[in-house]
Amino acid sequence: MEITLDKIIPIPLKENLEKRPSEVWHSNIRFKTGEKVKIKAPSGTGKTTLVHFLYGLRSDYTGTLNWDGKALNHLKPDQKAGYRQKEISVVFQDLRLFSQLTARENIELNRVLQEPYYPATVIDEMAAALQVDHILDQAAGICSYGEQQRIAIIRALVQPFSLLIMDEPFSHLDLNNTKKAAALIDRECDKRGAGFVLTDLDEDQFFNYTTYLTL
Ligand SMILES: Nc1ncnc2c1ncn2[C@@H]1O[C@H](COP(=O)(O)OP(=O)(O)OP(=O)(O)O)[C@@H](O)[C@H]1O
Repeated sequence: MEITLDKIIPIPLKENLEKRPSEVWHSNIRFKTGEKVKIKAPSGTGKTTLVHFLYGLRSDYTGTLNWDGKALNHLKPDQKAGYRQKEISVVFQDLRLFSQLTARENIELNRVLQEPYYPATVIDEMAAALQVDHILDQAAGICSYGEQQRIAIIRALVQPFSLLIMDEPFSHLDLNNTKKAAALIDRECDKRGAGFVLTDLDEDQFFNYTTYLTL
């Protein structure tokens, strides 16, 4: 999958953005399968806004955003759903787990969206790798934020995708767990030949990024 941005500017941030340079806003850039992109930016500069644009949750921008050459604003709901089931997966900054479903049930929802990409045993394997296997049958809402963050990462990884979008996915993880989560994400992307776009506040050494952008 390829997402192209042609001079995208968020309407609510337009005035601020006119005063400072950006490697993303106002630009022509593409995010595609196989490429690992890091977007670094301080708090409040629009990382979550960008992620919501890329996943098609918001359209309050000027410019054009395409999924595989098709203007996102013109895609029908079933076409967007098809992409979200097979091509594009996401870890939201606010996670968006169902709080009353267990951690495992949250992950299962994504695993069985289509013909399952993985058998259910992979949930246990990934959860063990990220040290959340002991809370899989606990309601997501009573898991710590760091546990929920790892559940949201696993949920994103058990579905098919060729592009993974992640908004500050390690913000509540210690270094050891961040390294484990990054290694799992890297392995899953490499296995599928997929790419990712990761936003964060700071620089990091967790991946061999193909592209590094400031927002
Ligand atoms: N739906 C919206 N409508 C109007 N303004 C918005 C909307 N969502 C966010 N904003 C504003 O846009 C700016 C950027 O917000 P955003 O959440 O994208 O930043 P961020 O870089 O992800 O921040 P953080 O690192 O703190 O999560 C903020 O000033 C915010 O108030």
